[in-house]
Amino acid sequence: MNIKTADICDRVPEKVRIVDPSFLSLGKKKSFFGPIFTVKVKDDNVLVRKALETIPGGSVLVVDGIASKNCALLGGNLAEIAARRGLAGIIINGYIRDRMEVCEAGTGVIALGSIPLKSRKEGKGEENIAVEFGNVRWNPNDYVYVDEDGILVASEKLHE
Ligand SMILES: O=C([O-])CC(=O)C(=O)O
Repeated sequence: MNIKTADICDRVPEKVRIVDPSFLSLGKKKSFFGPIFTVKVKDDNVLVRKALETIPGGSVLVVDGIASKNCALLGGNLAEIAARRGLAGIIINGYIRDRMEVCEAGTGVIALGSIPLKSRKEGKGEENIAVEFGNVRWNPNDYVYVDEDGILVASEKLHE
């Protein structure tokens, strides 16, 4: 299904929250959408892996890594898990690594950029909570729509 963010904005502008356009599309899938699941972590990606291994296919994992430039929260292996499980995509307020592998995995990946250092593996952080970044609030089970024009979040499903 091809859903254009611009068309949604034209149709129901009052229902959309527009994400700051500073995020980069680093995955193979440039257009994706789905209900969101959230995690909030600081320099530790254990909960990111856990979510990628467990959330339902078709959903989008939203990671608030508080824009930390200390290390990467996702790499080629985790992107491959998301693709294999049929997740729609991953949106990270933070950095990734293995950029070429991430680009080849069949999932959507939005992030601030890349950095080669891996993260800690202690399992600290929060899951399934409201987070705020990119000028919007992201509640668990909100819907996100992503394409080449940008990212929007809504409290309800905005497509048929
Ligand atoms: O395990 C990590 O920290 C991230 C990574 O390198 C991968 O997903 O391949």
